[in-house]
Amino acid sequence: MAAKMNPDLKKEREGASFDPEKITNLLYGGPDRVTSKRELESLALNDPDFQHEDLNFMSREQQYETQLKKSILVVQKQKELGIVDQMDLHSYSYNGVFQSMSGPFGLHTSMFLPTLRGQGTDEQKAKWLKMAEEYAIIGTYAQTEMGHGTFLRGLETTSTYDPQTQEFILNTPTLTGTKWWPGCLGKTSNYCVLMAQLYIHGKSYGPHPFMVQIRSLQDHKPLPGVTVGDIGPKFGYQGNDNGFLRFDNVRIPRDNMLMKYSRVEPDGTYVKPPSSKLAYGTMVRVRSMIVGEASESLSKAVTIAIRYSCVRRQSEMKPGHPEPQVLDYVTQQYKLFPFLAAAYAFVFASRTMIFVYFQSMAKISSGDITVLPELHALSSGLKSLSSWVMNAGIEECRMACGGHGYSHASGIPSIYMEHTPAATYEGENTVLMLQTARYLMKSYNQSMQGEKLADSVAYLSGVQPVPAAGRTRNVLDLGVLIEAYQHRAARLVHEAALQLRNERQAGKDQPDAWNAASVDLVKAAKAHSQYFVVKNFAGRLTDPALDSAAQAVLTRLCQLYALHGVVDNSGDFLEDDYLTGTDIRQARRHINALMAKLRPDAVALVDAFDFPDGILNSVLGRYDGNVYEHLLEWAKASPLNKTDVHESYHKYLKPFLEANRAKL
Ligand SMILES: CC/C=C\C/C=C\C/C=C\C/C=C\CCCCC(=O)SCCNC(=O)CCNC(=O)[C@H](O)C(C)(C)COP(=O)(O)OP(=O)(O)OC[C@H]1O[C@@H](n2cnc3c(N)ncnc32)[C@H](O)[C@@H]1OP(=O)(O)O
Ligand SMILES: Cc1cc2nc3c(=O)[nH]c(=O)nc-3n(C[C@H](O)[C@H](O)[C@H](O)COP(=O)(O)OP(=O)(O)OC[C@H]3O[C@@H](n4cnc5c(N)ncnc54)[C@H](O)[C@@H]3O)c2cc1C
Repeated sequence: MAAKMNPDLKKEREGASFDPEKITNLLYGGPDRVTSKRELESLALNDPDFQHEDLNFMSREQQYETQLKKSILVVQKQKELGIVDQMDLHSYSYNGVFQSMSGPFGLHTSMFLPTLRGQGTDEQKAKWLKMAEEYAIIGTYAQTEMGHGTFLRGLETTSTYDPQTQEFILNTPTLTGTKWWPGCLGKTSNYCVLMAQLYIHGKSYGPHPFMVQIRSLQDHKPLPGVTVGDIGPKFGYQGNDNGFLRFDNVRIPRDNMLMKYSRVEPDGTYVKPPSSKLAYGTMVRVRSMIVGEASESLSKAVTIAIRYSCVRRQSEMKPGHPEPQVLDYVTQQYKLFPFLAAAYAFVFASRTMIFVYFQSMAKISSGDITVLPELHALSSGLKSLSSWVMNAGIEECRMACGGHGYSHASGIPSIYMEHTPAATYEGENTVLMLQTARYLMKSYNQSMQGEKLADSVAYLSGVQPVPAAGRTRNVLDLGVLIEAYQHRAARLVHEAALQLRNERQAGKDQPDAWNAASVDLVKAAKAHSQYFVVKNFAGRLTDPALDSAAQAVLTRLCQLYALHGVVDNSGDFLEDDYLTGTDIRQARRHINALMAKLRPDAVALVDAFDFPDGILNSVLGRYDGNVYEHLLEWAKASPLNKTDVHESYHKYLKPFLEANRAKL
């Protein structure tokens, strides 16, 4: 018999002003896409082969083993089911089977295969790609070292060309040159794409990618000259064997250098790539994907927190009245609704980012590399902004669930532990924001020279003069809000550029001037990215997939997202002189009014994300809202509760208590 729905959640759903299915269809690209997503998720979630004890109850070794077993099964089943489309695979594997927890094949699919595809020549692809696609070999992306992650040009691992034998000799010359962090390296991979400094005839040519076998294909032991292992437990990512790797005079053939863009001829002649940054292509790809990872993780956390906030009743709002649902406290709404709005904003931003990525890659593949700087700047900025907001949002959701949020039963700690490193991996966020800032400074200078700018920064040359002080605007109008964000971004870019110039004029060299201005540079890059996200969100509101009710609720969310950003950064907007103090006060009032209007739709808005219970993996966020009975059931399954009296009682507590009693 189907379990009864919690009456509060039932009422919430009945009271919604729109049909969540309309928004689900928009989020996933239409009804057909939604149907196949649901079928694939359900197939994975109901497959007995993928059932296991809660990962939270397992040791790290058990987690690794469980995820490995599932990774192998996924590969087999994916083939049997004929799943090839990336979105389908995301539904079946990433969400359905793994509930977005990392596993030992993660780097093979997210970086090793894309690097082979993107950096290999046709011959190299013919040699390795099929083996890798068929999992005859398993690889990772080994770039970061103990001493250097950010500063790629500072990598110490060397690959020295020997023209006599036409081989590269790989070495780890120092302790800090030890490869450290690559996922799935410690125990799983037998190959890697190695980023190493290329040396030819004693000259350094910078980091290049090499295809390197590290373990025997017979017994999986490290090959001679290779030292490899797991780096130990981490904050999260327990199902992933992030590893270390060292080389001692390991020789690989010349054609193991991935040579799509740069080449080393047999005699040692180096052939330059069209751009040295093409070798960093896989990182740009993954950064673009991380915007999706961040939005999805935040969406999961707000789903849990909002559903639970409708089930949870606490305190007396009015004496003698029943305890209210905690979501009726406006302070609770103020914690959660802006992150609900942000989750939507970043889902839409991630869809655009993926589109821009593939559009740009098509141009790059046909030889037009002029789009690379804009792609790099956009993906760096959006990756950083989205993962920062995700981190803040997940933590806010945890706290909004009170004590139960701290329990693994809520599902929120796992989401946080697993996804918080997105602010660090694939380029540390501040460092990447500075890359965006670098592009903005260049663009700003180009605009000063009257040059035409790329689309995403064209506004830098077209910003209107500041309007007369004292006048107010309708800050609920999305057109006004977009303009305000644009104006703020353009001003911050302009001010950062001025600061750079002033630092230079005061006698600093360029790197010192850059460092001195870097707080403002990051601020400008963030403002630019926020402007992009607001504009992009507003642009989605007219999608024909939406009926008027769905459009109305998404418009409120978009207004809330933009207004909350204004209030949160009111200092910026006021300094800008574009919005006035009265505008900011109005913005606060509008936020309160919008939250009141959104309150009846909050559950339907998170339902529209369409995460089934098996994927949310949260007692607090259950669709049926039957939280308390399942909380007790979940706790009873904890390993400490396998027996009424734990064995440690006999070992330690009993003698201790008995000795104390004997002394009385
Ligand atoms: C719906 C979807 C949901 C879920 C999705 C599922 C999963 C999510 C996906 C994946 C997550 C899983 C696993 C991730 C595992 C993480 C793996 C890793 O971390 S791999 C290691 C990553 N390492 C880094 O990112 C290193 C960061 N450092 C750098 O990239 C660079 O060193 C630097 C900081 C950018 C600076 O480089 P460098 O010092 O060489 O360059 P300069 O600063 O001097 O700049 C020179 C010039 O080049 C431009 N430039 C730099 N990088 C790039 C680039 N990549 N592309 C294009 N251009 C680049 C730079 O802007 C300068 O330009 P100029 O101003 O001179 O014109
Ligand atoms: C879970 C996880 C998985 C990973 N997987 C992989 C993988 O598969 N393969 C791989 O190769 N690597 C991997 N990494 C490594 C990851 O890519 C690096 O940790 C990341 O790029 C950050 O580099 P770092 O550790 O050197 O940080 P650091 O650069 O040491 O950062 C420390 C601090 O210094 C600041 N800083 C550094 N440089 C600058 C600068 N120029 N300007 C201003 N501030 C600066 C940063 O902002 C930060 O606050 C992984 C890391 C994690 C946590």
